[in-house]
Amino acid sequence: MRIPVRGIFTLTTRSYSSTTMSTSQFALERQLGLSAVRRACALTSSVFNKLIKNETLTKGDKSPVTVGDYAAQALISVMLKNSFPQDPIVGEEDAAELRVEEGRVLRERIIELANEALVAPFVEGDKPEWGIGPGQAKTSAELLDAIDRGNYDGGRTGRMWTIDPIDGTKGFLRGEQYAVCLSLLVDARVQLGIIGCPNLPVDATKPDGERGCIFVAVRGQGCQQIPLSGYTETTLRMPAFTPSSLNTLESVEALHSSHSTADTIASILGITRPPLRMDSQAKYGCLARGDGGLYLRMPTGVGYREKIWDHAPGAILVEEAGGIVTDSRGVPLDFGLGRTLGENFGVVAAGKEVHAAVLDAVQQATGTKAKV
Ligand SMILES: Nc1ncnc2c1ncn2[C@@H]1O[C@H](COP(=O)(O)O)[C@@H](OP(=O)(O)O)[C@H]1O
Ligand SMILES: [Mg+2]
Ligand SMILES: [Mg+2]
Ligand SMILES: [Mg+2]
Repeated sequence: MRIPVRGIFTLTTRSYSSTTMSTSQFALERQLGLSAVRRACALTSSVFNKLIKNETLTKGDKSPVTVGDYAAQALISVMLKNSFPQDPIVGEEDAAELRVEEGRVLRERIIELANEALVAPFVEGDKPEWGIGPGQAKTSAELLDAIDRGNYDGGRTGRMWTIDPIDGTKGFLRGEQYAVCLSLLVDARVQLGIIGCPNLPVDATKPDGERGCIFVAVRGQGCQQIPLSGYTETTLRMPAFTPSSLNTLESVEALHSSHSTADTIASILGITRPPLRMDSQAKYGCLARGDGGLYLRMPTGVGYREKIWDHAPGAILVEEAGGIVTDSRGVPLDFGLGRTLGENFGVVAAGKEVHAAVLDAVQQATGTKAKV
């Protein structure tokens, strides 16, 4: 296996003694990805504590974007480029608004934040023996270019990364759940997914206990949860649920996922517990570790096309924990169509014991069930 040795944030041969060297597939990508997501989690948490009103923009689609989203995308992109310079990136954000004169104040703040995160010593939970140390500060032009490396169009073939630097920006702004999300696709198949959730309780049964966890999955190697404060890995397996014992995980935002359709589906399935509403792909991590048992994202009827960075990392977590992920019609998610999921509408993710029953209820609720 070739180990990149290209300066800062690269994985050095020094770290791979016979005792620490991992020969698993995508081991280097997993280590670099975990480090990048941890650094971005530290960055976004500190931004939240200091965020002021004029540090948020409204994008063309009316969704919010903060200095934290831009700075975290710049940081992760720089780290990826140093170790995997040939890999293209499909990232949510682009730097167009920051390159114009009106974007100057925001731009300067983003550069400052990204550089602080780049040069910070090891962040909490980093494994020093991996050799992924602090990097050097970058110029403004380099960081804007790093953000714009996320402009890749995606597609059916080759390696590519997806970055959603803050997923659930609305939750982030409310001080609730959000996630830093990274995935690696090879020939349109997700091979690695990493989701950092700085505000998520490490144990769902202890909502007031320690917060901050990171979920990671490599195809064929299972799904693990790691606390952001350390590096003890716990392998996750979804427990078997019966339909009526499910608890639906869904978006907080009714504009993103139809709450009323989800209510109808829940009553068809005999679910009595109220839905667990949570922003971001933290929902996929929760599902993988057995909280709830069902993630429903029912289309709101406006023809919204889901973005690949909003689902690729989450989908592999659930699959590696033993679950099934499809769109709301039961069609597998296709990550090879470009930046969006194209004709995949909505998401149904659940354990293999209940997924078929849930799809049946979805079809009844939406009137799409074939008459026999
Ligand atoms: N009309 C819509 N329908 C479905 N998803 C939408 C949407 N508008 C925005 N989104 C996506 O919903 C994501 C948040 O997911 P959730 O609702 O599960 O918290 C947003 O990610 P960002 O916050 O990264 O922009 C955004 O990409
Ligand atoms: Mg957004
Ligand atoms: Mg998102
Ligand atoms: Mg986002």
